[in-house]
Amino acid sequence: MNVVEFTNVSKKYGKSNAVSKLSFTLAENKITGLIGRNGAGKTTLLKMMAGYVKPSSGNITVFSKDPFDNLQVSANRIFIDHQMSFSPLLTLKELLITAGRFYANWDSELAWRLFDYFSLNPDQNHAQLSKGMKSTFNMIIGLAAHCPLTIFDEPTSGMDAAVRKDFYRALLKDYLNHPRTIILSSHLVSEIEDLLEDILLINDGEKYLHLSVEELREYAVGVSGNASAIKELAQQHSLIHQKDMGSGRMYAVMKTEGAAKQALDQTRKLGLELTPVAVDDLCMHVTSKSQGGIDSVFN
Ligand SMILES: Nc1ncnc2c1ncn2[C@@H]1O[C@H](COP(=O)(O)OP(=O)(O)OP(=O)(O)O)[C@@H](O)[C@H]1O
Repeated sequence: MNVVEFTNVSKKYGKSNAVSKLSFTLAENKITGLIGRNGAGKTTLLKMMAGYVKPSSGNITVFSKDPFDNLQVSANRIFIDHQMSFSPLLTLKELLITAGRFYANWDSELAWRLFDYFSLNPDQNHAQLSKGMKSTFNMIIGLAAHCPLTIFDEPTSGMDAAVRKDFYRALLKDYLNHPRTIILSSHLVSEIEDLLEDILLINDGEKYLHLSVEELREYAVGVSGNASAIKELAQQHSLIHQKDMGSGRMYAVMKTEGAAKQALDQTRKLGLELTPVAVDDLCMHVTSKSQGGIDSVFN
C-alpha cells in the first residue's frame, strides 16, 4: 500500500518553481532518504506532504486523503525539523508529557530512556537548549511518537558526530521494532546510506531518480585513464561527471544502464580502469551545476 502519492505536483513562490511536476509514491513501512542540494525543494516537498503547504498544482494524497489542513492526516504524521517551536511556558518534562497526550502510539518509556541517555535536563525550557540539544529533543519526540508517517527534515542539524551516530542507530532499532513509513531529508548521504531502503533524489525541484540504495550503488561506474580515450567515450555516451587528472589522464562517471553497457566493454578494451562510485559522490555529481566541479572556477 502507498502511504504517500504525489502526482504532477508543483509549488510556485512568486514566479519561481520550488517544486516542479513531481510524481512519486512512498510505500508503507520503508525508510526513504530525500536527497538534494541546497534550495533543491526538499523542505517544500516535505511541508506539502505534512499538509502545511498547499501545492500550486497537482495532486497529493497521504493515507488516501488530501493532507492540507486535514486533521486525520495530521494525527497520523509527525514533521520534525530544526525550526520546531514549543511553548516557552512548559519545561522539557512537561513537553514530553503533553506530546504523550497528543500522539496515539506514544512510547513513553522510549522517550524517557532517550531523554536520560542524552542527559537532557527535565526542568529546562526548549528555548534554553543549544542548537544540537534542540535537535536531540526534537528527535526524541519524532521517534517516540511512532507515527505511521514520520517526516524528518534535516533532523541532525547542529548535532555532533557522536549524537548523529546515536540518532541513526536509535532510528534503525526503533524502526525494526515498530516499522512505519519514514522519510528523512539530509545532506549527509554517506552517514545515512546504510539506514535507507530507497533514495529520492531531487534537483532544482524536479525528481532526478527514485531508486533503492542497492540499485543506486550499481547506477554508475567510475572510469579513469587516458584522457583522449575517455573523450572518445564521451562523444557516444553522456557522462555524469568528468575531471581532468593531469598528465593526459581523466576520471569520468558514466551510467551503467542501456547502451552504456556496451561502452563498458569498450572501456575495458581501451585499457581504462573501472571503479565503483559511492552513493554520496553519485548524488553530488548528478546534481552538480558544472561538470568540472569547483575546479572549473579556477581553470
Ligand atoms: N516561503 C518561501 N517564499 C519564497 N521562496 C521560497 C519559500 N520557501 C522556499 N522558497 C524557495 O524555494 C526553493 C526551494 O527551497 P527549499 O527550502 O524547499 O529547499 P531545500 O532543498 O530544503 O534547501 P536546503 O537544503 O538549503 O534546506 C528555494 O529557491 C527557496 O528560495
